[in-house]
Amino acid sequence: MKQMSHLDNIPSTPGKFKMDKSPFIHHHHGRLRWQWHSSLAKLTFWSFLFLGLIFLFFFRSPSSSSPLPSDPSRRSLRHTYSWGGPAWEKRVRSSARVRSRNGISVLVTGAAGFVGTHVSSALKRRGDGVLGLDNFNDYYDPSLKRARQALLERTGVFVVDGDINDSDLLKKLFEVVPFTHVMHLAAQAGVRYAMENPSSYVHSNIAGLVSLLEVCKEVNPQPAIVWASSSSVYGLNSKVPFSERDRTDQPASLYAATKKAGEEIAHTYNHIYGLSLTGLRFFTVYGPWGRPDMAYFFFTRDILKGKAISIFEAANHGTVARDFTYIDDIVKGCLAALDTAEKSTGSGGKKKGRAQLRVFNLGNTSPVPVSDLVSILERLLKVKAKRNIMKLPRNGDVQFTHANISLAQRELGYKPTTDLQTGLKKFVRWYLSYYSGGKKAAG
Ligand SMILES: O=C(O)[C@H]1O[C@H](OP(=O)(O)OP(=O)(O)OC[C@H]2O[C@@H](n3ccc(=O)[nH]c3=O)[C@H](O)[C@@H]2O)[C@H](O)[C@@H](O)[C@H]1O
Repeated sequence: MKQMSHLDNIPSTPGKFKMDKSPFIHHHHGRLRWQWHSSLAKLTFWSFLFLGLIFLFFFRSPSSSSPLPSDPSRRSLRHTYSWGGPAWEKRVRSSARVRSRNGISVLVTGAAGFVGTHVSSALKRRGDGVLGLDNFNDYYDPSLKRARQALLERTGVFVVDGDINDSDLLKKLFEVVPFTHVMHLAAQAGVRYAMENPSSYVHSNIAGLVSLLEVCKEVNPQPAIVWASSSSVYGLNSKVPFSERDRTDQPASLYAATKKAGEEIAHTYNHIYGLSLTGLRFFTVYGPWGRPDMAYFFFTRDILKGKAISIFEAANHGTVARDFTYIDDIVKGCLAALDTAEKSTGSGGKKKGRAQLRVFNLGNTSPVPVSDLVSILERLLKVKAKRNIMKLPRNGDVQFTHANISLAQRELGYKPTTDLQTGLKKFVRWYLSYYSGGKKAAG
């Protein structure tokens, strides 16, 4: 059993307890001997007693469940992960077992996240082997992540409690299962939150990505990797629709900058180690089981509560719009990216030949003004919104996004079919059912 813990809400891996290393104990006893004991026999006696107590402490601590502190106010300060052991390995193996002919085995990071949950269950349903990994951090309500986890458990997907920065854990997972693919969706999301907690973006989107790629390049066989980039990499570009060939060197938020950095890091690992890498630039994904930090989600909550919502507007009453993309369309794009991913070419940290490196826009190709989004929600919820029109704050938001998807269409057969009205209807149905106490029944 190994444990890792971290402080505050940055998903981290600083403290590890290892039973086999005990420099502190030796040092401590050296001091004891010097201060209090002259006889060797006494020292040996006390040493054994001390070591005995330490061993007793470790062996008695629970090995299967992560002991979350019972006081909820402490929950955000401390999160203990626990993994390892034969029973745990058996669950990992069974979850990742491929059940269809030509199926793939996929490690999905961020599996208890919005997109992660949908992709994991879609893969499982078609007979692929799927293992989830998630650190269940409290960037937004972890109980929603736990509910998604419960949903996945019911479809046979095990979500391991752990962090992508824990390379011992990643190595262990690859030891237990030789994954053919990694769907890397673990990230610190959210454009505006980057000003509040910049280091969490560096930690998850940069350090976490590198930690994952370091393990992927080393294992044999190397997996093919598909991962989530973002429409925000287009930054301040004004030429629309955004095409993959357009410049992406003027990000408007640290979030966008870390996703852009991820694309460059992907290039490096592809170039040096022959890893097959596909980045997907998601355009404002929405739908059932979505993220509560996103506007469509908290607008719904606030409209129902009768609370005023802020609707951003650009200079000179300019429209702010997004190319909102429905989750089912995104899932199809993710699966197609996995299915068309070529094998990595390296092994044991050495490149053997050129490997595939791709980037695709996954959008809806029809931007909708945020004020129209609100009107649709008003109709669906049958409640009038209290609209507070505000100037677009300078905290990372761009005025509009619009995807050119012809590359994904050609290479992945990607073709979004859900308009905002239809997709929001499904979201609202889920929202009402989930938050009306029928949390377990919500599908
Ligand atoms: O495509 C992406 O890669 C990103 O998509 C998403 O970012 P955004 O497109 O900014 O979504 P979201 O916050 O829902 O704001 C939607 C609209 O509401 C406007 N907005 C927002 C808040 C508010 O109070 N008022 C308002 O008008 C706001 O100006 C915007 O026009 C993901 O969150 C992000 O993680 C990333 O994946």
